[in-house]
Amino acid sequence: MKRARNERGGRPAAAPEDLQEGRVIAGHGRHHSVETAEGHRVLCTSRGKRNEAVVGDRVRWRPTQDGPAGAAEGPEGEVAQGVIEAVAPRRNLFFRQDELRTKSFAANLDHLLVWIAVEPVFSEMQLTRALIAAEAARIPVTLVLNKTELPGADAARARLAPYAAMGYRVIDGALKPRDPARAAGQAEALLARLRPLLGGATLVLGPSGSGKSTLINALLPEAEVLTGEISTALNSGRHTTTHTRWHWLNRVPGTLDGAALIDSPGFQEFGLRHLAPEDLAGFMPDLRQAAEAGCRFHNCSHRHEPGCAVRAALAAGRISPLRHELYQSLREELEAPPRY
Ligand SMILES: Nc1nc2c(ncn2[C@@H]2O[C@H](COP(=O)(O)OP(=O)(O)OP(=O)(O)O)[C@@H](O)[C@H]2O)c(=O)[nH]1
Ligand SMILES: [Zn+2]
Repeated sequence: MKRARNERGGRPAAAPEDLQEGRVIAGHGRHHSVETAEGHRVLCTSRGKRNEAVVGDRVRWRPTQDGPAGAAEGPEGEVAQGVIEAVAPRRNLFFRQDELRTKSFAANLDHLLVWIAVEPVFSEMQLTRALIAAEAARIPVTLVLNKTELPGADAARARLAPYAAMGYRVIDGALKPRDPARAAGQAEALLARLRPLLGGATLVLGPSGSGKSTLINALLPEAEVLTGEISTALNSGRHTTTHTRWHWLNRVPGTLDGAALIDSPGFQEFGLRHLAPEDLAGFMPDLRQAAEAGCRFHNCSHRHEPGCAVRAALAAGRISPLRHELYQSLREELEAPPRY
């Protein structure tokens, strides 16, 4: 009896030898696209909340069904289905958190490329939030200002000067200048400065309209772009950046490693609720450096206390007034009791 039930009643637990390795390259609600070292894609479900995978995760998965997922291929050209049984420990996890939800962007990142432009004018609050989240996750950052052929370029550069002064690498250029006669040279110059920085897994984050898709199209080997776009077109009709998506630039053959760009929406609404208010200044390099001189009180909030090294740096012009204002309003946000 017992034996008969085992044979008919569901699938036996996976034997370790059934498990295969993969990299999560996209998420679609409760499903994840997992790519194998051979480049095959599998549409996987997760086994329980504990195994919640995000883009960039290395996972162990078990095949459940061969052949196409449904009538056509899956959204990323998947040719089989499976279940994620385990998520490997992460080197880092880049995420945002507001009062209602936590949203993970991606895991196991080597680099964050913050991609902003002269137009649309970028919000320094959004920029500061993204930089703080990267510091908290210990992910190195490069700031890129695109569309510098436009008239507002000098003003935008001036707004970025404090970020360069506090140690961020800042690059500017124009990936697709309006004047086509000058386009090619300018795009190549910017790409040439970027390429040496893109050896690992790079998350590209920036406001809508800053040119992130233009960058990804300029860098991706054609075969990869076409594969993604054809299968997307077959299934939903158009390509939109509504989900985080891993694109290989240069994969080490037969492995899950190499250079990749990760495309992501969500520069807006960047909640930092996961951070403790007293840690905030430590994630802002200009404030952190100033505080190293030593405030009178060890738990100084750098707002009103006497003998504050941060406010001394502000008075001396070593911290920009806007950055100190951003710090104060973020600190208040983190100190406010949850409303829900
Ligand atoms: N003037 C100018 N326009 C550019 C430049 N680079 C890109 N663009 C244009 O900016 C517009 C927006 O570019 P996208 O690449 O779609 O921007 P995105 O950041 O992907 O936007 P979302 O998909 O909404 O997040 C397009 O019309 C591009 O052609 C540039 O260097 N100069
Ligand atoms: Zn202080």
